[in-house]
Amino acid sequence: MELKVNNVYKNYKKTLSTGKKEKVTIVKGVSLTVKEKECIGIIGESGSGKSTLGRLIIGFEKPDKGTVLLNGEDLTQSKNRVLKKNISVVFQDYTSSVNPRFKVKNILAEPIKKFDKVNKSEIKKKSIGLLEKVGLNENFLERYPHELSGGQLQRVCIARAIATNPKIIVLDEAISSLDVSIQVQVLDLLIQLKNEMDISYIFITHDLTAITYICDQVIFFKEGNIVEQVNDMKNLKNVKEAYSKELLNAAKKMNEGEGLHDIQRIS
Ligand SMILES: Nc1ncnc2c1ncn2[C@@H]1O[C@H](COP(=O)(O)OP(=O)(O)OP(=O)(O)O)[C@@H](O)[C@H]1O
Repeated sequence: MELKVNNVYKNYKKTLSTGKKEKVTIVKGVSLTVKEKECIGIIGESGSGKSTLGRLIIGFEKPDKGTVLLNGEDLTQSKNRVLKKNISVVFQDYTSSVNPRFKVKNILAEPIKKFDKVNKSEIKKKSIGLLEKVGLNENFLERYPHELSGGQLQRVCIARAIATNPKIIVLDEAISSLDVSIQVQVLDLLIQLKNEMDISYIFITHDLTAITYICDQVIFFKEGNIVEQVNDMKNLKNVKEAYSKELLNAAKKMNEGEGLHDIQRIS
């Protein structure tokens, strides 16, 4: 499995104060490769285009230029269902990414039914298996999202994301809304699933500490571009670009101030 993002561009229309519309380029010729079982972190300031890049990768939006290839096949063009089931996403806002009127069993049934012909009892069995994989159990099937803690609901979202046995998951600020102690648990779960299911992650975040915990590589992203890429986390301290250094220093300060060093694996 290999995901290749080739020279991808994305434009949006921005409305000016005069009422006129202007084209702005948010992603400006990004290329990256994600190999099997790899976790690539994407870190950058707010508004730099990280989530837009994530949406292009999962196919929620089409690039204006460039390609996203999974094993050589273009994900942005493909109607190939098998290809689509190989890529999945977990968002930061777990409350709005599930339908509040759906019970957990309905949330999990959706992706299961989408790609495979399965009967009710098979769906239930698969749903229980998924809940167990993310550290929950059968008792959660009949619960509504508001009856779950943030950490539990994000686990359900992760269960939904792995339901189709994807090869790639885009994690867009997936742990940012959780308490720090819960963040560590969810990161550990993600590491475990990655190893068990041979999944690759694209981990979009503001949080360098979380990146050092889970990622093998990190991309520093600014104004729609890759400013620097570190391919071996051991070299993180030796970044060359001022922007990367600034983000590293900000993370260091936050760790000192807020005790987040608890989740630091590489310091
Ligand atoms: N659908 C859209 N239409 C117009 N502009 C958009 C759209 N989506 C995003 N943008 C703009 O693109 C820019 C990048 O947004 P994006 O959410 O990708 O950044 P980000 O790096 O993920 O930010 P954050 O870290 O704050 O989530 C922002 O200026 C945003 O306003």
